[in-house]
Order: sequence, then structure tokens, then C-alpha cells
Amino acid sequence: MATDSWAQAVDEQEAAAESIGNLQIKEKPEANGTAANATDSSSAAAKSEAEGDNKGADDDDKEDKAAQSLLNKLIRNNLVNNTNQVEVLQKDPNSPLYSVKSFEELRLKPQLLQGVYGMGFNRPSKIQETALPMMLAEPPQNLIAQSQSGTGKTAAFVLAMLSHVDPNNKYPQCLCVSPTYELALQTGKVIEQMGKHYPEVKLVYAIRGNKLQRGVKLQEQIVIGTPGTMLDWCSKFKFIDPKKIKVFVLDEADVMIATQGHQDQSIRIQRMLPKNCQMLLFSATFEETVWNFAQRIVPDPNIIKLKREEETLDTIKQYYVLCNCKEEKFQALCNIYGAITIAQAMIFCHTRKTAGWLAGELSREGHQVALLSGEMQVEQRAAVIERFRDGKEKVLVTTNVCARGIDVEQVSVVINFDLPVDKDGNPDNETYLHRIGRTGRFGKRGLAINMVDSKMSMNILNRIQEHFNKKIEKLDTDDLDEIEKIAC
Ligand SMILES: Nc1ncnc2c1ncn2[C@@H]1O[C@H](COP(=O)(O)OP(=O)(O)OP(=O)(O)O)[C@@H](O)[C@H]1O
Repeated sequence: MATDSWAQAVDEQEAAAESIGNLQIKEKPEANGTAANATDSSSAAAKSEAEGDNKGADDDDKEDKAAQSLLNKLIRNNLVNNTNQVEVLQKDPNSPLYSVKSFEELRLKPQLLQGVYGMGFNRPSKIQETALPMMLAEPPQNLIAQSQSGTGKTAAFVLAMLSHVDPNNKYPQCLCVSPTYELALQTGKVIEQMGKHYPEVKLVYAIRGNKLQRGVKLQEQIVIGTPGTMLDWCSKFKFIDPKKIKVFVLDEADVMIATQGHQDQSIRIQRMLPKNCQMLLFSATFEETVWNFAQRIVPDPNIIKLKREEETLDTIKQYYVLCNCKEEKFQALCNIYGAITIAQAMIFCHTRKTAGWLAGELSREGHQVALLSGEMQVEQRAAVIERFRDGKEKVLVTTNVCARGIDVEQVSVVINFDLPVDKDGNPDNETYLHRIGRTGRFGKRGLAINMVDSKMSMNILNRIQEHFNKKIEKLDTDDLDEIEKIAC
């Protein structure tokens, strides 16, 4: 398996990015765990400031892929239900090596089967049943696998690494590179849990702060870490002999590839590996440029894509309320709360400042309110979401930091206190879908209420309606009878 194609692809990609600026890459230190390629929504807030509905645009939250991924991992303890089909592109279409229905069929080592069952897994998830036979095949095959967050990718490549190592050989055989310190620790925990009954296999973390004495040769078979430290351990300090590596995993490949510094370091590691080293790329999302890039750098790969389940608006009733200012919006909110029983609600604002103000006002009205915004540590955010999920608070006021992926079953109402707009002030339809997709989960009925406070926001609302081809009804929040009618 040629490794040079990676380097060549990188050079081409970098040249292309330089000339057309298509990658929007932004380097970020790996140490703080708040990573890459952030979409700065402050410009959206700036736009809204221009509209006069929000001051304090500069303190808006940033969407952050690595932080979001870590947050998802911290709050998720179940597999995401996915009924969609897997798309498999195999090197050898006649190969019988795909899709097993049980862990036994994979002929895993008994110690690993024990580990899997000990973690409460009864059967492989879709990505696992498809990817594992390919990853465990002989001779080793390369793989690019994309499957939405929470579908069991980590468990899949961890099993592959644990299956491939030879515990009698006391040197590193598998390298796994993660975009941040915290994500590396999370994946390491899965390796530790799954390898619990296989104590001969050892793991070491190549992360900042883990200082080894010069001249040491690692005895552990699996090394998990961030690209910078991993590279130093392979080249500068020579703790690892890269020529002995059998499996190279790029976890969260989308975050990694989209981050210039990580990309360079990963490539430099990969260039040191032997030609027959198995390369595994796992990712929740692949933007097209990144996807094309990944395909070019992994020689002769199998490709698995598990499409994201489309969120639909069919089960969600959508309304809008006309107001003049944020105080009127707040009053409208109080009227809605006065008229209908709301199990749990999520309220989205543009800026932290508005979110903080609104949370304070709602608390004064006697509501149990949680506030979630981007300046909080990921662990703090996870704790807030847990409390909300446990029903300890009934209202969650947040910014876009909470728009994606967070699944709280009892949320029956989503309120867009501010409509989502992109950095140019255009409707952000995707964020709208993600936000109101917090309600109406798994076929349940949900309610979404949009606050409109200017001509501009009315225009945005109209464009959202057009985009989804779905009517958003006007609601008069001074009319209690009318509000009562909208209750689910
Ligand atoms: N076969 C399985 N059966 C039951 N639970 C599983 C199975 N595989 C994984 N899980 C659990 O499902 C959750 C999500 O799995 P995992 O973290 O592997 O997903 P992922 O696709 O790697 O997510 P991300 O994209 O966020 O990294 C974890 O809590 C994990 O323990």
C-alpha cells in the first residue's frame, strides 16, 4: 500500500486551497480541546445587531467541531438509532467479507468478546457489522468509513486494533491519532474498557504532559494521542519505531483533515509507516472537499458510508409571533407559558448576552431555567444537558452551541427567540432544521415558535418557509384561546 499518494494528495490539496481558498482551514493548538475550523457565528449576531435586536454581538458562541464531538461523547451513552442503508464500495465486490449479524461471527478473540459483552453490547451496530469484517480481513485492507455521530465507530476501530496486536511483541503496533487531548482520552477509555479481559495488551497516551525519558523504547502495543506529540514520539524522540506499525487510525478524520496543523503532522507520521500498514479513517461527517481528499490519500480503500437520517419537519407544528423588541418577545413567551403546559422547552438566542438576560427574566418569573453557552467548559455543558435531560430544569436557554445532536425526549417546544441567520444575514436553514429538530423526535409531535421582531426577520422567516415549503402560521399571543389551540 503506497504511502506516497497521501503526500502527493496533500500537496495538490494545499495548492488548490491556496489558490481558491476552498478549505477555510484554521490552525488551533491541540492542547485546549476547543478546536478546529470554527464557524464564527458572531457575524450572524453582528448582523442582528445591525437589525437592532441584539447588542453584544462580539460575545456570541462559536460552533466548534471538536468540542461538539466531545460533548456528544460525554452525554451519549446509547447508540444512535439509524435505519438507513449502508453504502459499501469494496475493492473486491465478490468478497463475502461484509456484514455479520453477531459478534461471534467475527471470530473475535474470547477476551475481546468478553469485553464487548461486558460493555453491554449485544450485537454489532450497522457500521460495526459492515466495517469489522473488512478491518479484520487478511491481508489487511484500508478503509474510509463515514457514519453519523454515535453509531459505534469508535468501538469498531478499537476492536480492530485490539484484534490486530500481537501481545507477545512488546512494542507499538497500532497508532491512533485524535484531534484533541480530550478526544484521545475518550477513545483511550474505550480501548481500556474493551481490552479489560486482555491485560497483556497495553496502551499508552501520546499526549501533552506525558513526558518520557529520552532513549526509552515503548513496550505498549497501542499508542493513542494527538498528532503533534505522536509525531515527536515517532521522529524526534524515537520512542516508537514507525516501521513496526501495522494499523494507523485517524479518528475524527473530518476534524483532523480540516485542521491544517493536524493534517500536516498526520501526514508526516503516515509517511514514516511501512507500505503495508493498514490505514483506517473514521469520520462522522465528510464535507465534499475533505471526502475527496480522504479518498485520495488512502490507497485503494474500501469505503463505507452510512447516510445521516434526514430530520423532517412533518411532525412539527410551526408558528411565528410578531413583536417589536426583546421585552415584547419575553412577554409573548410568558403568555404562551400561561396558556399551555410545556413539559420542557429549548429557547435559542443569537448571543450569550441575550441568552443570559432571558434566562434571568424567566427565573424571576419562577421558571426552573438552565443556561448553556459556548464560554462554558465542555464538561460543564455536558452537566447542564444531563440535568435538563433528567428534568431538573424545564427550560433550557441556549445559543447555537446546543443546536445539533442533543436529544432530549421530553422537549415538546422549541422557541427561536432569535431566528437563525448566517454570517451574511441570510436565513440559516440548516441551523433552523437542527434547532427545531430538537422537538418532534422519533415521530412524536412537536411545536416550534419563532419570534419575529423586524421587517428583516419577517423576511428571513418567509425565506425559511419557502426553503422548506412548509407554512409557518401566525400566532397571536394576546389571545389565550388561540394559544390553547396550538397545544400538542
Ligand atoms: N454494538 C453496540 N451495542 C450497544 N451500544 C454500543 C455499541 N457500539 C457502541 N455502543 C455505544 O454507543 C455509544 C456511541 O458509540 P461510539 O462512541 O462508538 O460512536 P461513534 O460513532 O464513535 O461516535 P462519535 O462520532 O461521536 O465519535 C457509546 O456509548 C458506545 O458505548
